[in-house]
Amino acid sequence: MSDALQIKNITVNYGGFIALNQVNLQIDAHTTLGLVGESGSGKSTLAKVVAGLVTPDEGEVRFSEQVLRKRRTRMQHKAIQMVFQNPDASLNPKHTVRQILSEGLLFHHIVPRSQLMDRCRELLALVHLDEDALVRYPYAFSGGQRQRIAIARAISVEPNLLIADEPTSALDVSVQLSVLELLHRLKEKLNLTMLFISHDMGVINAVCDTVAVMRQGRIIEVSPKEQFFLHPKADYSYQLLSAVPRMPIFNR
Ligand SMILES: Nc1ncnc2c1ncn2[C@@H]1O[C@H](COP(=O)(O)OP(=O)(O)OP(=O)(O)O)[C@@H](O)[C@H]1O
Repeated sequence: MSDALQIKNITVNYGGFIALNQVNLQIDAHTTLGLVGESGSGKSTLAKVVAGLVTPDEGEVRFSEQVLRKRRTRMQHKAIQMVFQNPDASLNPKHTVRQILSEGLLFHHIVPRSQLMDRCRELLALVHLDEDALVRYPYAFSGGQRQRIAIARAISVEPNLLIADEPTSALDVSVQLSVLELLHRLKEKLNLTMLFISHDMGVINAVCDTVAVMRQGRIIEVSPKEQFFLHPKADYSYQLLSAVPRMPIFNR
């Protein structure tokens, strides 16, 4: 089964406001698609449709050749995970890191209870955190560390598709690059398909294979990364590219 994502004719109407208008997009299996566009263009809404958090008014999403219906199967929930912009909002402050990481492992029967702690330690190692993190609460970590915990939780259930919605933009500039490198390495190691949303063209250039541009709820360009940065098709893409990249580019 292929881990490709197909988004077909998706429309989302928020009480009369058309946030997504007949959106079509494909992400090839095991590649990263970067979704760019100005604020309010509909990027997060599209991510939420793929994650099953927003139900479209029209259209369908297919992953691994299956249509994702309003009520997703347990396997479909497991297959698609999301990392949000702000780890403070996505981590339960009343749960220890052990509880945060265990929840999905138990729900999806990823490991038997007897191996739970070992798996939690392995997950922490994957995101470069020490095992003493297990007994601590989210407030005891820096923003970058909290985002690493959110990433560990997302990969804990062994997803096939990872959605990262501005995963570094709420972080201090000094830790953005390391979180970005971590996401990219995990994508390679775990052979994930990835939908990556960012305003930052340097970030997009560093992690993506393909770039899609959204404007006012529509996709106006989809190009291989190299072509997008050298010869974008849409005039609007030129405007976006005139923004100076903030992120240094790491070696892929
Ligand atoms: N729940 C909602 N109800 C009504 N309107 C919404 C809702 N969520 C988003 N919108 C509107 O839909 C449009 C698209 O929002 P969305 O968050 O998808 O854009 P975005 O491209 O991700 O923006 P940003 O880059 O600022 O995160 C915006 O005009 C927003 O105000």
